[in-house]
Amino acid sequence: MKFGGTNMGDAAAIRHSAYLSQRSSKEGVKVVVVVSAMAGVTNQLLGIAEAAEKGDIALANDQIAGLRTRHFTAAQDLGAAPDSGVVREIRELLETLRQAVYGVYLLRELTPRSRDLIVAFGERLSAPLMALGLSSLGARAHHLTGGQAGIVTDSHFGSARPLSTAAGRIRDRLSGLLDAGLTPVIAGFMGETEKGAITTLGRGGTDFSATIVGAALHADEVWAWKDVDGVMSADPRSVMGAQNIAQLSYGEVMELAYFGAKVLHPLAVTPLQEAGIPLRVKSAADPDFAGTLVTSEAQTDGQHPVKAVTAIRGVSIINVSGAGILGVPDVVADLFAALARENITLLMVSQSSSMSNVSLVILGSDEEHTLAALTPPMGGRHLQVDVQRGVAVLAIVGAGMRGTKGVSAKLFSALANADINILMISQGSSELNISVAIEGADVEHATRTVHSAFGLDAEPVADKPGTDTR
Ligand SMILES: Nc1ncnc2c1ncn2[C@@H]1O[C@H](COP(=O)(O)OP(=O)(O)O)[C@@H](O)[C@H]1O
Ligand SMILES: N[C@@H](CC(=O)OP(=O)(O)O)C(=O)O
Repeated sequence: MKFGGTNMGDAAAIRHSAYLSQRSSKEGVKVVVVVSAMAGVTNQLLGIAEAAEKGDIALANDQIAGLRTRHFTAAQDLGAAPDSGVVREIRELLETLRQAVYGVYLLRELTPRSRDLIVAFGERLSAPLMALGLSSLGARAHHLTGGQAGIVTDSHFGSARPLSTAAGRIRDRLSGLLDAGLTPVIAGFMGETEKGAITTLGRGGTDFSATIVGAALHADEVWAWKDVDGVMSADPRSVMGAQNIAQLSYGEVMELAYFGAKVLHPLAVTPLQEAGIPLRVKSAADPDFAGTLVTSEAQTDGQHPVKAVTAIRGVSIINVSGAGILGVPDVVADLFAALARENITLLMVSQSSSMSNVSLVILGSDEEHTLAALTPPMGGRHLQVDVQRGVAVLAIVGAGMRGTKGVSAKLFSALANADINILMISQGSSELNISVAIEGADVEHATRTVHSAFGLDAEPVADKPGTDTR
């Protein structure tokens, strides 16, 4: 079971999360708990690291003091005495954090490796709190860092991936605890290299930690508890009529997450695919509601080829042009190789048929890197590179689009009728997704328009349909 930042937000939320875990334990289920940092803490830690890099150690220390108060208060509210082991551990963790931050301040250098060390403190601090919450409900819990739980990763700091040896190590580290009747509580989001350096799995990475552990243990199911009903037809913060999707395939969820549905980490389902382990996304506020079941099967009903609409904001279009690339395939090959070396995510790519122009859609945060990667000559030629900022990518997702005619026509006419200009279009041959780049200012309006054009708005009903089908 994975509990995210909202479900770890304060002592009351942690107590409720512990209750949800215990509810299953009491039914005889062996539960492994994976937790995120308390809501907002990861962003705060990033701010602390950046303040230290800029030389503002006073601001960094003030923020660390704020973290101390928040975690001590939660520990106390969960029943820890001031001289208890958990309080001592939190104090020691915060002291190590302070030293790491001071190191960044002295060097005025924040490497990806030191950033990972610093941001992972959020999860290292919340795991003992969850263990406390479980103990207060009578469970025997034991908390571990990602590395202690066996999550060994490569050294791509900031977006690390588990090594093939991780599964065996996770089983070694956790089986004994489970056999002894303990509930392991693992700090999510983080792993460790073979040499013991702390890594992180990318933002939202606790979902991924949970599925890595679930797959390693051959779990019956992995449950991700959320502050929403499940995976919905759109972000309910943007679209009032968004409704829960009862069932999705791994592929559909990956497309949704890749194209901005923040509800799950884009790689979260990948560890589950091979063994076909189901993932349930469930509401902590309404635990008897079935939520979303994610399996290998894609259900299609003929009526709704599109199941969800999603969007990524803050992206840029990079236009690479000039006579230099006309009819020279080497140039394009060099261009993609340069981007791959920099680990840049390409959200959309399009090449004009004359081969004189390549357009790339990238995250705004990758812009600096991308421009630097494209500066040296490609295939011996200098390229002209222009940037269009403030763009958004809107995607429609659903396995039912495959072989269904008229889906793109409906998308384009809905956008045209709403007076929204399309900057770029892409549809993969898997036909699970069609994406368009539009002006960022249009994204809210476009999402609502497209959601309603595909008949995804929920009927306004008082009670939610469906009950737990476990
Ligand atoms: N299609 C979607 N379905 C459900 N939630 C979505 C979707 N798109 C975006 N979200 C957002 O994702 C949030 C839940 O994800 P997140 O905050 O990462 O959860 P947690 O921290 O609990 O793991 C919701 O509050 C919601 O606003
Ligand atoms: N705390 C990390 C990892 C995570 O998964 O968080 P959450 O479950 O709150 O999205 C982050 O903010 O990215």
